[in-house]
Amino acid sequence: MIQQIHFYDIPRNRDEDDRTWNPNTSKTRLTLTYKRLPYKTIWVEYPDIERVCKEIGAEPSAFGLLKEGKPYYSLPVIHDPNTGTTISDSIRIARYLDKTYPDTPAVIPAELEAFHAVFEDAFWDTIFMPLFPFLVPAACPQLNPRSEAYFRETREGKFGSILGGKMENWAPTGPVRDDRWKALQAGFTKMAGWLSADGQERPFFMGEKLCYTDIVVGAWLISVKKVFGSDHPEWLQVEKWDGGRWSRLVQVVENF
Ligand SMILES: N[C@@H](CCC(=O)N[C@@H](CS)C(=O)NCC(=O)O)C(=O)O
Repeated sequence: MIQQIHFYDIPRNRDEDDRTWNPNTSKTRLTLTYKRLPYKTIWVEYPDIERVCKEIGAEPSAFGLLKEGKPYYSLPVIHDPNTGTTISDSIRIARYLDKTYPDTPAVIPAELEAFHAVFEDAFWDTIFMPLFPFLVPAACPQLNPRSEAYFRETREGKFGSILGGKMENWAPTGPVRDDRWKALQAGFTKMAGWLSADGQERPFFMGEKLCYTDIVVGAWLISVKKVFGSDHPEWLQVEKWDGGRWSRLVQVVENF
């Protein structure tokens, strides 16, 4: 029998059943759920991530937001007691789980390796950056106090100068927010175009079959839905964008 995999995640300040919110760790949570692998969550506050990673032998992230020359320790990380392995980076975790548990549905078939690498790059400019000024200021007050202070300091330190100083100014109600919101919608519509590049509608990047890329997009959408709230007017707009395709994807990943 497979023992529970240890999954390291960052909580928000809610009850146990409503603590998940983070888009990056959600990629791994969804991968584990999709594969029906048993896991238990270990909650780690932001200022403790580096220490915890070092304690469990997790490598610094191969890529990420705040790297810039020094090792960047980030979550998600898993420790698999079945093999004694500790892995960081959601995409490397997905590869590891495909390889270690071949009876579970593969999320990164070998022939899609290059595609996934290209997608990670394209996603950054198309969705991640336009979403950042909305998601970060909304998420920050939902964190526990130590994480909230760390999150504000690091995110404003890195992005404040390009986005408008304090995070409350990144997408203030009014024309700035409207313009940035339009840019985000345009990003999603561009991505919808990738999914019907030949004029044919397909639910997933591989067509009828889901892969890790759909999990990535689903994880970010779920994060927006949770952080904004499912009845928030802007989330309700996202649900309607591109013929409702993002709302359909959320339903799929929520029902894994
Ligand atoms: N490439 C990584 C990125 C992970 C990442 O950036 N995680 C953030 C969570 S939002 C983190 O742990 N940041 C640590 C920090 O801010 O110190 C992945 O997808 O696994």
